[in-house]
Parts: sequence; structure tokens; C-alpha cells
Amino acid sequence: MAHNWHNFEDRDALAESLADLAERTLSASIAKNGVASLALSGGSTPKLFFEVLSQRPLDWAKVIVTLVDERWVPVEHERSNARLVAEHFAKGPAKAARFIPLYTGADTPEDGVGAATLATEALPETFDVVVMGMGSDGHTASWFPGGDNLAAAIDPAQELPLLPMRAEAAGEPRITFTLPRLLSVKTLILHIEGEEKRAVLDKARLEGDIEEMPIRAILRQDRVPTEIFYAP
Ligand SMILES: O=C1O[C@H](COP(=O)(O)O)[C@@H](O)[C@H](O)[C@H]1O
Repeated sequence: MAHNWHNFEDRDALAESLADLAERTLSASIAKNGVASLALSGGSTPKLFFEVLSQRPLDWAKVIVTLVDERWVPVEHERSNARLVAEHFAKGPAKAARFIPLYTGADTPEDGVGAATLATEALPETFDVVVMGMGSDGHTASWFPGGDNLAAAIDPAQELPLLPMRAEAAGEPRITFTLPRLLSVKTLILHIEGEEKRAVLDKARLEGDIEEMPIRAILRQDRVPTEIFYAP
């Protein structure tokens, strides 16, 4: 499936354009279905995009927001992706959106994945917008090289929407949406910033095992085009 490249001179321009695309897609879905859904990545890259999108004049009360993955830590923790959403996205107009967290408060993601799965059943079967990020090791969502559930998470036939994930490089146990669940989407975005990550992405586009660079599961799938947003 084609990748559509959107290259920007700087990160401000990228954030505005990415927010334009998300706003357009969400607003079309609200007009057609009365509801829209958005799955966001965590980490450090999306902060500016969150700030810009959160100010857009959408009917946010009709938007359901979740994360593509979460670190298994409480929302107060500095590494919580939900905390990033709370601080940089759930403010201004976007505060009216309904947020479905993946962290449930259970001791482990293995204990909590059932409740998280139930909670995410409130999402429409097809996401309107999914925004993926990528780490400098080629992971995306919590699909880490060497992850204990990596093969299951990126299995195109996987029927479970969410899986726990543990990996040395992950820092803490994780929970993550699986490949088929995230590919059930109208607009799939990959958000990359910085020349170091651009080099990682270029390497991922070459031949090689998907499990070595799990972002390849996105780049090589043929269900939905990937809109690649890049700024140095
Ligand atoms: O751990 C994570 O890392 C990736 C990449 O994050 P970044 O800090 O390099 O932007 C992120 O996409 C994922 O959601 C997050 O949990």
C-alpha cells in the first residue's frame, strides 16, 4: 500500500497540517455518523500536535479519544501517556472529548487487559484517525523488538484488540493495541520528527525482519495507506 509523504520545513508547520487533517476527518465523521474516534500515540513527539489540535473548533463532545498504547503506570506518573494527553490535549475545546484510558489500575497489564478491552468496546469498530509514532529502535505503539508478545501483537490474524507487552527497552510493562485493530481505520498517520528518526525510518523501509523493526508492520501492510508526516 502506498505511503503518502507530507514533508515540512519545521515542526510548527507539521503540527498545523496534521491538525488540519485530523480535524477534517473527525468533523466529516461527526457530520455523517454523529460520532468520531481518534487514537493517539504517547512519548515526546506529539506534544505540539496535541496543543494545536486541542484548540480546533470541533464538536469535541462527539469525539472518543484513546491511546494506541500505554505504559503501565498511574496517570500521575511522569511516563504516563494518559498524563501527556491530559496536560497537552485535554484542554481548551478538546476537553469535552471522551477519553478512554488503557491503564486500569490493576497491578499488571496482564491483570488489567480484560477491563481495558471492555472499556475500549465503546469505540466504533473503525477508528477515524490513528496517529502512530516511532521510537529510535523502530518500535511503534508498544511493539518493541524482543517484546514478549510482539509476534502476537503484529499478527495480521490477531483477533484480540489489546495485549500486554514486556520488553527490555520498554522501561515498564505496557499495554498496546494490536496491528489489525489499529488498521481498522480511515486515516492512518505516522508522525516522525528529527533526522535521527528519519534515518531509522529509511532503514525500516529496506528489506529485513519485521520483528527487528516493528514499524515495518505498518509500512508493509496493505489495508490502508499511511500518511507519513515528517519534519527535521
Ligand atoms: O514509548 C513510546 O514511544 C513511542 C515513540 O515515542 P517518542 O518519545 O520517541 O516520540 C510512542 O509512539 C509510543 O506511543 C510510546 O508509548
